[in-house]
Amino acid sequence: MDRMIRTLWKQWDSDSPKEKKIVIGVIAGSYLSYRAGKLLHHYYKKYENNQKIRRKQEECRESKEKLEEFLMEKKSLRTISREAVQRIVSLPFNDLQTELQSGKITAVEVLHAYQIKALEVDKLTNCITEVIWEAEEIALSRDLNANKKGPLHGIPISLKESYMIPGYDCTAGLAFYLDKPAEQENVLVQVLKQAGAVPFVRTNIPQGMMTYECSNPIHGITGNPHDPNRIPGGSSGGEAALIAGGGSILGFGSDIGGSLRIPAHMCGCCSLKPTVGRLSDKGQNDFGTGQTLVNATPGPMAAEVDTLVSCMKCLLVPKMFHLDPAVSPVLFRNEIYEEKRKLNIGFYVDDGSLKSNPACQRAVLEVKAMLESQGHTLIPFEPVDISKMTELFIKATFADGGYSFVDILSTDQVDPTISNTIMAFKMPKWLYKMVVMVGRLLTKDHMMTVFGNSFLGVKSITEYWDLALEIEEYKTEFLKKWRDNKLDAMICPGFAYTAIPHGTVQYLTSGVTYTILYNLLNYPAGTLKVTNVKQQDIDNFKDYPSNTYTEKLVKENCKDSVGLPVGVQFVGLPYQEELKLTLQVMDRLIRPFWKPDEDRNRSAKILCGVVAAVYISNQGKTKLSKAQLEEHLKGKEISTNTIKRILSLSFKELQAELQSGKLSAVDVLNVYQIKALEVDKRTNCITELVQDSEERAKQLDSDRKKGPLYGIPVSIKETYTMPGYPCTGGMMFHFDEK
Ligand SMILES: CCCCCC/C=C\CCCCCCCC(=O)NCCO
Repeated sequence: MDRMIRTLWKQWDSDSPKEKKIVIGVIAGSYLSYRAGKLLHHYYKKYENNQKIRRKQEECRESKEKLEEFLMEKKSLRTISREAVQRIVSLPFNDLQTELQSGKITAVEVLHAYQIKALEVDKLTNCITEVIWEAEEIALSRDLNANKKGPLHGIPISLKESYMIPGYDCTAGLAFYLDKPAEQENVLVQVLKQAGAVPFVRTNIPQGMMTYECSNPIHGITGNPHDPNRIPGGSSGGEAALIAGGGSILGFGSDIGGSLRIPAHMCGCCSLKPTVGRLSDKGQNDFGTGQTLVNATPGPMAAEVDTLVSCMKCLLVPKMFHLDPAVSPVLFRNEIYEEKRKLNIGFYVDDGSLKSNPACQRAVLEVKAMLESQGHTLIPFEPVDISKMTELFIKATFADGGYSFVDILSTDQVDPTISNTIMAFKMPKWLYKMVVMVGRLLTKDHMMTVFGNSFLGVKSITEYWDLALEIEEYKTEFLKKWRDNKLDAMICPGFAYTAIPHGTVQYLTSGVTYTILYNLLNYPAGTLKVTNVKQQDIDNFKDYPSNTYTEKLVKENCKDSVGLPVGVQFVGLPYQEELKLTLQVMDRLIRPFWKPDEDRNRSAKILCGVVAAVYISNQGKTKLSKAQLEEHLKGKEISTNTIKRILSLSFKELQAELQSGKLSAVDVLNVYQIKALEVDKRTNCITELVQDSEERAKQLDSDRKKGPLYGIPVSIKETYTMPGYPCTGGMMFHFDEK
């Protein structure tokens, strides 16, 4: 080889003119310098990030120490005694609120009590990332302006690290975001502050916030307050650990795959994942927000459900709608929350993928029995194709095949809790596929293939669009099943299993099907701790399957779990957050606010319910053709004056005459049909007639109840779906789809 190179070089040396050698030399030199520069830059960035991480760790440690010192000084001044701390942090939310409102205790006292308790919980769990220094000043100003008390006056609140606060880094556990302090304040924080709240600490998250463990190279590992060797769940794991440990009364997290609910279930508190769009997500560092098929949503976490309710009342206010006009301006609907009717509630303990463990099953069955004893009807439910749902969720949230993760972590320390996944993302595709195949054979778990293949993401924009369509179809199918069962709400396991030891999550991803389902569907879901693992649950593992590696891991990791908290999920249809879950009596669960819409083309259906004439296309293949309708209308001998008069009425006048009974729905329908056919002759604007419009109009005339659009004829674009009519968008391809 060496001889061959030397011979080639000699030949080239003697044959090539000097200029050629110079050019090639320059090109090769430039290329090598470019590569060397890149390598140097890469290692410099790595070094720089390591330095930044170290500095941040130091800063955070010091901030906690300083706070401790400050509180000790305060204690020596006897501003707050140990007993007072204990009393304040034991007050239920409503009592704390009352005492703050009445002035029995001050905002500063409450803040100090919670700071002391939070630092205590942090020592056990490492749940706090940073102290919010402005808290003292805010609490003081609350006390000074005690004549202007908002509903959250003086209530200390904790925030997941991803909530932006001016001056604070918002890293999501990634070094990339270090030394880039936020400029804007998170919208929810602004609203909460206006209501009187005092943000006081920030809490830990997993690196990149896309797993349910809670560890990152900057802030370290957070433990579960019930057993620090176990995970608190994630990604809002710091919040749950702090709240369940008693160090915060109200906290805020976020959820794209279960991050509000999994930690509440594993630590034993409660949380609410609202419908996306109900609460503003402005000012969140949700790494990967370019992906919009499944969106993350912020939400509250607390020890008690009443706190969640009070919090939602404080957030669903004009201030939030003003700060973020993209949020649907739906205020808290107390009338729904107070409603007492009996509900139809679906339930399941096994979603058809990984069976939930005995404790999680018992939790659901106990809630079911409780609800039945209160007169609600519980209906067994089987969720629609969970393998498909998982494929859709993972493909959507990792549509880039993990590229953005690999990219952002290229010069970062990769946390061991996600290192296998990152390594897999980096593999050549052929090798990755082989690993998935071998993994499937070894684990005997078909979900291994589902997750594995879906992590490859999509290959093209067309595939991404198809994915979007498939998600919509899945949602439609799920809603149909929900409707067929006439459900108001659903209860199901909080997760597939209880808190597992640190480091096991990468081998146990399958549990997430219990939570990701409601992110894909965008249904609001709350989680509430209802019981603790008992010895009988461990004994019942004898009936739990052991066919797959995953099932064996569940057994293995849950065998010493007596005493751990177990939660249940409560699910409603979109925008039905006004649920009341009481910890003491699990009575009224989810209060539906309105008769929810059939599907996303609801406007068409609502209108058709009120209307008469709807025109859509099937290219002349209607039973009643335009010519036949013309004949039919001629037979009615409607006078030209009547036609003229009705057509000349403004919308309001027409509405008034229909409401007063001066005109009937049929009168108006027929006149508009005549006019529409006339316009169609000139413009060919009508694609199809709605066959039963006259019957509908007659029906409306005989009904005594008149809706606001009673009798108003409406025309509908061809693309709005209506049962029995093709909806082609002008393409033959869709012609047979009715
Ligand atoms: C590179 C990251 C590790 C990937 C492990 C993937 C395992 C399961 C996928 C879904 C897990 C979802 C967990 C919850 C994430 C969440 O809700 N985050 C909130 C963001 O605001």
